[in-house]
Amino acid sequence: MEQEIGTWDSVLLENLSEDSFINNIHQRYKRDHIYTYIGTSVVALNPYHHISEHSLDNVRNYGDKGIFQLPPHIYGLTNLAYQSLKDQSEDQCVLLTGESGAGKTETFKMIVNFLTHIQDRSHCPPTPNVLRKQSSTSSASGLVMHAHRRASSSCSGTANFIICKNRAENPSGSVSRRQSPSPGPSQRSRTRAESIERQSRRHMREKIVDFDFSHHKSSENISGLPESHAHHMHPTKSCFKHQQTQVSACTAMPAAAKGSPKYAVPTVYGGCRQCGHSKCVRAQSLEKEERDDLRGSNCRLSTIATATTNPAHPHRGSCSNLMRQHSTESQPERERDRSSLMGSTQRISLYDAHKLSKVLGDLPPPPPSSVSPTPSASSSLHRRHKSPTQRMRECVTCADVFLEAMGNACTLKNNNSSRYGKLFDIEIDFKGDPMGVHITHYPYNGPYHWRAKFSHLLPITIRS
Ligand SMILES: Nc1ncnc2c1ncn2[C@@H]1O[C@H](COP(=O)(O)OP(=O)(O)OP(=O)(O)O)[C@@H](O)[C@H]1O
Repeated sequence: MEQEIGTWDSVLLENLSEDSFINNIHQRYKRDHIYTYIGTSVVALNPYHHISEHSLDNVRNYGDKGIFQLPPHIYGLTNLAYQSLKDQSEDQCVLLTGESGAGKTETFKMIVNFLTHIQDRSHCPPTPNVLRKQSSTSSASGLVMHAHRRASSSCSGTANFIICKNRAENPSGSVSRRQSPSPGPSQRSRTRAESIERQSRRHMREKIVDFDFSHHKSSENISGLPESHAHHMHPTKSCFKHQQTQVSACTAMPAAAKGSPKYAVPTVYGGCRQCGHSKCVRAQSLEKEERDDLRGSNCRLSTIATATTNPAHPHRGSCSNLMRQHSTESQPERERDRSSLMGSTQRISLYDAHKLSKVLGDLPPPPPSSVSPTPSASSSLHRRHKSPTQRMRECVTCADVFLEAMGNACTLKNNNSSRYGKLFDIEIDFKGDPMGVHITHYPYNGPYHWRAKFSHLLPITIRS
């Protein structure tokens, strides 16, 4: 338990002024207390070193208590959102904002970690309190939570945006609909849940496109770009990593990697203007469209070339069931989606994987072998026989880390700067366990760029 250093909640400061506010945060920061509340907002400072506050025990502690019962922490705020989601069945919104390197991504990971492990009681004995909690939640049969994250990779300031939505599905909804002729609140919520389900089914029909690792590492310094070049860049004429509308996997080696400057100066038809990919398929197709547009043709954004689609190959590596998906919707539908989702068609879904896990989980365990397995074999056996929920927790937790590995950039302020924003839809079942995550990418210069100018602190607010 933290000693009382400064004031936990800035609202309680005597003589509240900018000076006293900063002084209070500073006092706390010097003792490694990086979080301070302002009511139900959290100011988080980057400690620039490891703080051992992110353990599962901490998740449980904060999950069991009210927000103001324990020292300020991002878990306290997340628990407030989680509990509101469950108890009030109301959409929640969390905004993370701050300049590049402020710690939004780290904070976001902690939020995801909390949400995926809050119900993980596998290591502690079930207490009556826990049982009561679970039985009370089981009355709400379905809980869908969408966590929307917005991040930008600009050095001057960025913002992460999280919206938590909760949709409760009533299993007896069909019965009640037959009984009541007029649509009641339960029927409305059921209709909403059905529409969500339809939407997720539609996403599940999407083609699976393998990840492209040809751009795995990037080291370009965004702030080092001359202003003129930055403006000169076509906002959409980019390759895989720099492009919000995801296309086929580029298999060509980047031209920039062969000794040329990291940011290739754009040429007339020189492929991607950000990475210098001479054979970037997307860049080439955009070049063609640009030329067609110039000719006054009616050529619209054409069907994007699809990469290797291998639905029968859903598992790969440690994050095997993390799949990039490419929309196969009809053109008008895609255009509509594109405008509503700020041009993004990058989607990663774990729903199929979860279904598969369920099927595998339902299979009977293998017959016991007479030969005792070696330690390594037993550990791999243990891994293989994790419960589907446990595997899903791991997948959801590492989803963002996995994306970072291929999408982030090295900038002056942050050597692991998020290149674009992501929309996280985390679906949670009635017990509070994660069922899957749906991730969509956003360009940082989209309509929500104004959010970057919110603040230079890192407030995280909950709207209810
Ligand atoms: N709570 C924390 N505990 C420990 N280290 C942290 C914490 N927050 C941030 N850091 C450190 O600061 C670095 C930058 O943080 P992070 O990548 O989260 O910034 P960001 O706000 O997401 O930046 P950008 O907008 O450029 O993506 C991290 O790599 C990590 O080393």
